[in-house]
Amino acid sequence: MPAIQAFSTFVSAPAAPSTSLKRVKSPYVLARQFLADYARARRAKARSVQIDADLKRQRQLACKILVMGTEGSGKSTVMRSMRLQEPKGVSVDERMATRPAVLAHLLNSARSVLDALEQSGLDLVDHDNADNASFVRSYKVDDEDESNSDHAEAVRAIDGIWHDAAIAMLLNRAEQFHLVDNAKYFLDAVDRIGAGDYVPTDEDMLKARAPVRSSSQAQLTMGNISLHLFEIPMQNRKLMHIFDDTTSIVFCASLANYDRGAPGAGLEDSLALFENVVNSRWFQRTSVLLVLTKLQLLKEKLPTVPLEKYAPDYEGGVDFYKAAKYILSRYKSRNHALLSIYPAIVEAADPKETHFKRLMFVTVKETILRNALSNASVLE
Ligand SMILES: Nc1nc2c(ncn2[C@@H]2O[C@H](COP(=O)(O)OP(=O)(O)OP(=O)(O)O)[C@@H](O)[C@H]2O)c(=O)[nH]1
Ligand SMILES: [Mg+2]
Repeated sequence: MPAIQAFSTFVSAPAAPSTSLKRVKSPYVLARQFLADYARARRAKARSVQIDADLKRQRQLACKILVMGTEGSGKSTVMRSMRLQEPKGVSVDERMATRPAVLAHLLNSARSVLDALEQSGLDLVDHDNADNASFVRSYKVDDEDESNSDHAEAVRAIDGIWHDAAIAMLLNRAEQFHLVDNAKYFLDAVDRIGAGDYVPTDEDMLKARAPVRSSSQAQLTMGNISLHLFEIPMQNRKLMHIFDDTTSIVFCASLANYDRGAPGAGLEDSLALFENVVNSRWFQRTSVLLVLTKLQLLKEKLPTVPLEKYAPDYEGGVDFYKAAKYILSRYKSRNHALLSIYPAIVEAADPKETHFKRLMFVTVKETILRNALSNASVLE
């Protein structure tokens, strides 16, 4: 109630019958006294609201999660997937902001096709495609530009290349070259992406490579647990000790990088980083959710790129389940500090994949419980 209204209620209330001959206070004194009481009551109310909010916040348990892994292992994808599963989802503005990343991915996919054609000694059949190829090679996508109209020519050129007769021949030789991840998905969607009113879908957002910037963050809640996720880019991993109060680590590792020799991107580099992280003295009380990503890409790759060629002790052939279990065992064998490892084999770019979000909350709850019991020396 505003002060003026409260005061008029106060002065118009029937006065209590006087039993003494006390001097009647002047209206001026009454008003001053009332305003002082009113201000005191407002301060008390504000403090009570503040205390309620503090209590509510304290009941909400906040945990810090580090998302780590080598370049391209799926860190941003996993975080984005969790954001998409939040009840309020992502805004249209946020979707539109990923348009440049989708276009850049489409362009990189087309360039990797051109490289693969060159490597395989194949030429584009359609004469127009020679010009299209040089246009695609020199075209640049502005990171900040979310409009689609300026890219119409680039999209047309990519469309021409992708529908050239040489492409079918190229795809029959998949074992001889490496296209960027999800290249076929974006090239097949070239018309849809090129439309003026194009809005990225959940799947587009998960399959496009997010630009490598400074650490990205996400916040998730489930019940009374609130998780704050930080993506640690490879180049910043020396800073990981700053996060020594971390509850859990989400370590992302690609299942489909066993044939990659490029520094920082292959299986051996990922295993080395994992070993470094799980045996680090900074994370002795931390649990690890080991998210093995790109299950679909592993399935597609196994028949043409045998795992045995890169891992002579593997005996599971083209059975992708055996291959995933074998790769998981390679990671587990590096856990000398015997941290609790919770594995998840996932297709992180599938919008229906909800497995690892639930697993992450289970991991965090168990870790909090275990650490509390260990603090109380029950588990010593
Ligand atoms: N099909 C498929 N693609 C995936 C999966 N996980 C990641 N990708 C794709 O792999 C590419 C790289 O994934 P990112 O999430 O950007 O990798 P990152 O670990 O954040 O990489 P940096 O930030 O460069 O260190 C993107 O195009 C993703 O869409 C998956 O499980 N399946
Ligand atoms: Mg990233």
